[in-house]
Amino acid sequence: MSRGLLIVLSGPSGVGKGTVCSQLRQRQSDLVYSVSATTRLPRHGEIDGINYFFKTREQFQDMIARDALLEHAEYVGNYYGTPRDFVERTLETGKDIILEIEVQGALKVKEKFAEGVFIFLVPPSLDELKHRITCRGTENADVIDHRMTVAVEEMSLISYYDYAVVNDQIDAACHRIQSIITAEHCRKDRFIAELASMQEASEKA
Ligand SMILES: Nc1nc2c(ncn2[C@@H]2O[C@H](COP(=O)(O)OP(=O)(O)O)[C@@H](O)[C@H]2O)c(=O)[nH]1
Ligand SMILES: Nc1ncnc2c1ncn2[C@@H]1O[C@H](COP(=O)(O)OP(=O)(O)O)[C@@H](O)[C@H]1O
Repeated sequence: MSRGLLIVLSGPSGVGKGTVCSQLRQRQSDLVYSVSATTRLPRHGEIDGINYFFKTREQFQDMIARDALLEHAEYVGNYYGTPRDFVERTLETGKDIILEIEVQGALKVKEKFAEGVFIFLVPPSLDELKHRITCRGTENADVIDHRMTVAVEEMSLISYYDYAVVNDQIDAACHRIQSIITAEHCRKDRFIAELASMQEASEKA
């Protein structure tokens, strides 16, 4: 059985990563979502273990010390990190997993998983980005300003990604990402790796 695809989705705050991810999961029930750990406080309606594993700074530092995180980064005053075991176990069972993470973390994942699929979700414009994050109503004006500054920095790192997907319409953006996933499953190098293990198995038999 071939390993699943590790898919990384990044993009500035408010571009629609969460919205697109939840749509993708509804369309593709076999796509596994990696739940991150964070020291950020839960937003209204967010559930521990579903949206994030909400941690104190001490608990987060302990996860780092135990090497329990595949990557971690500080973003606008809080820590965020990807629990390692869950990602590795999911890939071994042949399932695809999606990590919704910011750029510093994505670059660290790329060092460990060069074969990962790195997708950057792009806003139609910076004005629309600010409109979306403001309308979401989850951050105060100072945090929004800080996130907008970070957004411009993040977008300058787009060249490290394999794909740039504009989130103009949710349906269209999901469709583009599903097409990317389908195409990545058809890459010849994945087939060649599988062929090698099939040959090995037949030689042993
Ligand atoms: N490096 C890293 N970034 C993460 C992780 N989980 C979430 N993030 C990113 O942290 C940033 C802030 O997330 P959040 O506070 O939920 O804000 P939102 O993206 O605007 O909903 C976003 O860019 C997330 O993609 C993680 O495990 N590792
Ligand atoms: N294509 C889109 N068109 C209009 N609004 C969108 C679109 N995608 C997401 N949104 C809205 O933008 C806001 C931010 O989306 P969210 O998924 O929370 O972004 P992120 O996870 O990237 O911070 C939400 O209110 C969401 O409903």
